[in-house]
Amino acid sequence: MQVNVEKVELSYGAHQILKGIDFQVDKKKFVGLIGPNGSGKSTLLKAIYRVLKPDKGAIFLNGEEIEKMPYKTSAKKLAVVSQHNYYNFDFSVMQVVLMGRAPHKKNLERDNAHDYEIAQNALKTVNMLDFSNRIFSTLSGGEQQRVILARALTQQTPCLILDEPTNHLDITYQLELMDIVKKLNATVISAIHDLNIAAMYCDEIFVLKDGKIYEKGKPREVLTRDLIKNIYNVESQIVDDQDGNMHILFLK
Ligand SMILES: Nc1ncnc2c1ncn2[C@@H]1O[C@H](COP(=O)(O)OP(=O)(O)OP(=O)(O)O)[C@@H](O)[C@H]1O
Repeated sequence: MQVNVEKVELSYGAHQILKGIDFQVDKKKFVGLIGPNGSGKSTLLKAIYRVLKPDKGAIFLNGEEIEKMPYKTSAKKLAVVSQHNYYNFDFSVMQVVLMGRAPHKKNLERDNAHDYEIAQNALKTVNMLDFSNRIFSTLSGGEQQRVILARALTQQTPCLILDEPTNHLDITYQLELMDIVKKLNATVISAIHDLNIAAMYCDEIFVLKDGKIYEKGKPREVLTRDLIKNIYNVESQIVDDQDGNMHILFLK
């Protein structure tokens, strides 16, 4: 799934957040979206997953404009793992994960054995199968995050949008979640705060600043001392480990 964002502008009232965003994410590429707090990462992702409508510009999935697609069609192409997942009802973990099957079902069609099998496999993948009957709202933040990833996997889409997916996760599960997503071989666009995680997993990094894409490219090209100073006003040092992988050290 190729994703194209063209000249996207978006404001909240008089406050313009996105000031003309243009990029292309090629099929099966893992793109990390970085930028300071409040730079508009979530806003941009929400425009891609259709919670917000751009004031100007357009977003295309494989060349097809999302605004012209029924929601069910875009939900078969694109799944979302966002930061906040509240439910007003006491849904079980299995019920939450089965929601991922909704775009594949006709109105009022019941979940069948095939849907359950897909949901169980997804829960197994995120190590949450034992929690199937628990009430979602009683889970810890990290457990909920893994269930929401299972719901997205159950949706079986070629593209995943992740908004800081490793929030709430301890380091084991941060790496595990990123490994799971990487192995899907899907097109991924993920807002990421942790620059080392971004460097480890992303094919490309897009930097959002002042409502525009300030820089984009491979992690090593983008995540330089100068850029980190410009964007975050923090001194850093880039070091390579014995396997040649880059790591960013932050200096006081
Ligand atoms: N519904 C809203 N109404 C008004 N302003 C909003 C709304 N949602 C977000 N904003 C503002 O838009 C700006 C961009 O917010 P956004 O959540 O997209 O940033 P972000 O880069 O994802 O930030 P963070 O890294 O802190 O999660 C912020 O200044 C925020 O206060």
